[in-house]
Amino acid sequence: MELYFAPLEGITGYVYRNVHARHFSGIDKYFAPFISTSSHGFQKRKEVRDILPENNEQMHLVPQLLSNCAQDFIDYGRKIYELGYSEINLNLGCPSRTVVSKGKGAGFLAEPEALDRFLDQVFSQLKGKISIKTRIGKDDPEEFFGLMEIYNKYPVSELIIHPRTQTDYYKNKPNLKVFGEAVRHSRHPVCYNGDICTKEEFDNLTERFPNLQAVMIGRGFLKNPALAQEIVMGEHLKITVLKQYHDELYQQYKELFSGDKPVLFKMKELWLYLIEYFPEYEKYGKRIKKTQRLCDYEGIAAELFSRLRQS
Ligand SMILES: Cc1cc2nc3c(=O)[nH]c(=O)nc-3n(C[C@H](O)[C@H](O)[C@H](O)COP(=O)(O)O)c2cc1C
Repeated sequence: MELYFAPLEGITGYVYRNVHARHFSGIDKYFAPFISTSSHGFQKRKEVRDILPENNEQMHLVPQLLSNCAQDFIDYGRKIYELGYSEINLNLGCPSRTVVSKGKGAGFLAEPEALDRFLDQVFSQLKGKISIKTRIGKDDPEEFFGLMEIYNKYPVSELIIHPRTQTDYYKNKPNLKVFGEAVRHSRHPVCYNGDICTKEEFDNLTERFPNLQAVMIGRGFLKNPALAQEIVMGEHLKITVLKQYHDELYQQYKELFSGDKPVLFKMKELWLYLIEYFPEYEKYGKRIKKTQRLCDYEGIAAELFSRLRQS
C-alpha cells in the first residue's frame, strides 16, 4: 500500500515539498496543488514554476488540473506530459464556493452528463495516465453510485476518494459506508483520503479496507510531518529533525519573498496544523497568529521548540 501527500493549495508548493522530502521519508507520491485551466494556456508563471521538473527533483510528483473544459484540459495535459510527467490528476473535489460556482472541482459532480462528455473527450485524446481525485457528490452521498458508473467507463489510472460531499466541506465524518461501496464497485485501483492524522487511524482504516492501492494524507502530514515514516517504518518524529525542517522552510521563504508579511503568512498557515504537536499549543497558537514582525515570530518559535524539548 502506498502513501501519498495530498495537494494543499497555498501550503504544499514546491518549496514546501522539497523541504519535506529532504527531512522525511515514506511518501510515494506528492500531488501538486491544482492549476486551474483557461483557454489562454498556462496563465501564471508561479503555476508553471511549481511543477517544473527541476524544482521537483527529489520526489515523485503528480501535477493536478482543475477544469470543466475538455479542450483546455487536453492542451494543459499535453504540456504536462511533455515536461516528462506520466500522470495527471483531475480535481473533482475542491469544495470552495468560487470554484464550485464555476462548475469546477466538486461543482462538476452536480453535472454528471457534462462530466461524462468531458471524460469521454479527455480519455480519447490524451494517452498518458489520468487519475481522479473526487468527493462522493455535490449534496448527497447517494450521488456517488451514478458517478461510479461514469468513472468505470474510462481507463482512470486511480480513483482517489475523499468520502465527503461538497456541502460537507470538511465538517462531519468521512462516509466510510459509501467509500466501502466504492471500493467494491470500482474497476480502478482506489485510494482513500480524509482525516487520517495518526498511525492508529491509518491502521484502523487499512484493517477495514485491506485492498486499497494507497492512502492519501494531507493535514495529518502537516500536523506530524514524520507520519509517513512512522506508519511505514515505526520511526517517530524527532524534535531535532522537526526543528531543522522548520528552520529550513522559514529560511527558504525568507529568501523567496521580500518583507515580513508574506513570510509570516506562509509560516502562520503551517503553524495552524503543526502547533498541535507542541505543549500549551492554544496559547502559543494565538501568539503566532498575532505576530506582525519576523523578529517576534523567531522568538515565539524558539520558545515553542525549547518547551517541546523540556516536555
Ligand atoms: C488548505 C487546503 C488546500 C487544499 N488544496 C487542495 C488542492 O489544491 N487540490 C486538491 O485536490 N485538494 C486540496 N485540498 C484537499 C486536500 O487535498 C484533502 O483532500 C483534504 O484536506 C482531506 O484530506 P486530509 O484530511 O488528509 O487533509 C486542500 C485542503 C486544504 C485544507
